[in-house]
Amino acid sequence: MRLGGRLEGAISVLADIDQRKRPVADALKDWGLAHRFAGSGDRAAIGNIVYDALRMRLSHGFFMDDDSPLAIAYAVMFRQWGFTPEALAAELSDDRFAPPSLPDAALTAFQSRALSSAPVHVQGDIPEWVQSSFETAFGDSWLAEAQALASRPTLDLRANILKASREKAVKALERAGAHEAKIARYGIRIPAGEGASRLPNVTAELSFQKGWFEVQDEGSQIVADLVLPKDGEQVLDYCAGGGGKTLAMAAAMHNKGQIHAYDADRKRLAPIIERLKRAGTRNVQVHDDAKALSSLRARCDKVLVDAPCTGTGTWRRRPDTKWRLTAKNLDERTSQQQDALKQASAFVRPGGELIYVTCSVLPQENEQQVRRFAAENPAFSIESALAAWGELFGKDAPRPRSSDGETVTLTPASTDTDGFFFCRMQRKA
Ligand SMILES: C[S@@+](CC[C@H](N)C(=O)[O-])C[C@H]1O[C@@H](n2cnc3c(N)ncnc32)[C@H](O)[C@@H]1O
Repeated sequence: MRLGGRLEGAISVLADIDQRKRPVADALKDWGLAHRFAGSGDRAAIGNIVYDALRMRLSHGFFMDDDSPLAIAYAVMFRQWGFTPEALAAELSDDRFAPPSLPDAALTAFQSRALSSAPVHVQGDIPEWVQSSFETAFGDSWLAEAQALASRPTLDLRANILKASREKAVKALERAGAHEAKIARYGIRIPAGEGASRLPNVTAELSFQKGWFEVQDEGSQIVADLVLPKDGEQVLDYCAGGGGKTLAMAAAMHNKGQIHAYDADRKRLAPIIERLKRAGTRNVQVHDDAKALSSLRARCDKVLVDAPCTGTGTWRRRPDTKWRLTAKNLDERTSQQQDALKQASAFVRPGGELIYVTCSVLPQENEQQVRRFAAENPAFSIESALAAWGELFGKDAPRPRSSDGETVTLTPASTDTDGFFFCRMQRKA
């Protein structure tokens, strides 16, 4: 397929997402099934256009004075893929599968508008109602932070030191352009690429089957590192989900001690068994029933609450969720977070630590949540997580944000990772 057919494909996927309120991955998969002649390069290019469009859909709509799938797909070509209107018209002119031309009104708008004249939330490509939360979280830098959340993410991996050194894993992935990540100790990064370029399918590699690495955003690796799980400790991963952080912590503990991985949702926990096996992990017990945790009450050295959240920190990877987020979702999440923190705190031994993590950057889910918890539970006090940063990652590593000098917020703009919040609380001895 040439660019015209790919652009047309992306427009129909964007329309499907809008009309049927579908997750992006499902809409792309259906398009692929209905167009079996399209090769993997075509499908990847269409996916890139769709994701690029969704990341910046508000500002694209502003530029074109039109937020239809056709207008925002053209905006991707002009604003993200580096085509001038003339060069694109020439490219599409003899392509019979190309979409209809951009309406004159949209082209005129694009040629006469400047981003600086758009409302600021449009400049940041975030929903208007979220702007005040960004301002609280990031002060004067909020716009740069919002804009960085609209960029393409890299593909990040974690070398599984139970099976292979980082050097060995990087070598195995040389063809894919892998290199060592800047912050996470075992992190490996594959650059995002531009335009139609396709990310490698790393899970098809033999080295993946052998358990040499896991796919995990560097931010997620960093927060698992910041937990500082030590060999021989008893750790409870109270919201273990698919086990991303469980696996990272198990490796950091060199398979010594014990991690108890629990999640209230059995289905989310299910993939963990296969992943633990492939990774060669031997110090994890998986629990899908809260009753099985009763013997751990007040016994754990560390309890991690990787809380359910709005996922605003992952907007680069899941841009459709940015436009679906509502104030009601945020309320629901904050109340689930309070429940999870309260339940999990019962398992921390005197002198032990309760660690709270989200993949959101909104203060309602982060600083406000832990401040409230610490105020209502005086046995727990917030400790500085920032102090551990330099020790763990070296003084030259990029620094995260911190609104209070104690908690830590990772962001695409500060640490070049997904957005994550991290807070360590200690229970009085
Ligand atoms: C952010 S996800 C966890 C991701 C996982 N830790 C990882 O690194 O891959 C949050 C998880 O919390 C679980 N959860 C929500 N409320 C909970 C509760 N009260 N107790 C235990 N798990 C809960 C959800 O089912 C969900 O799987």
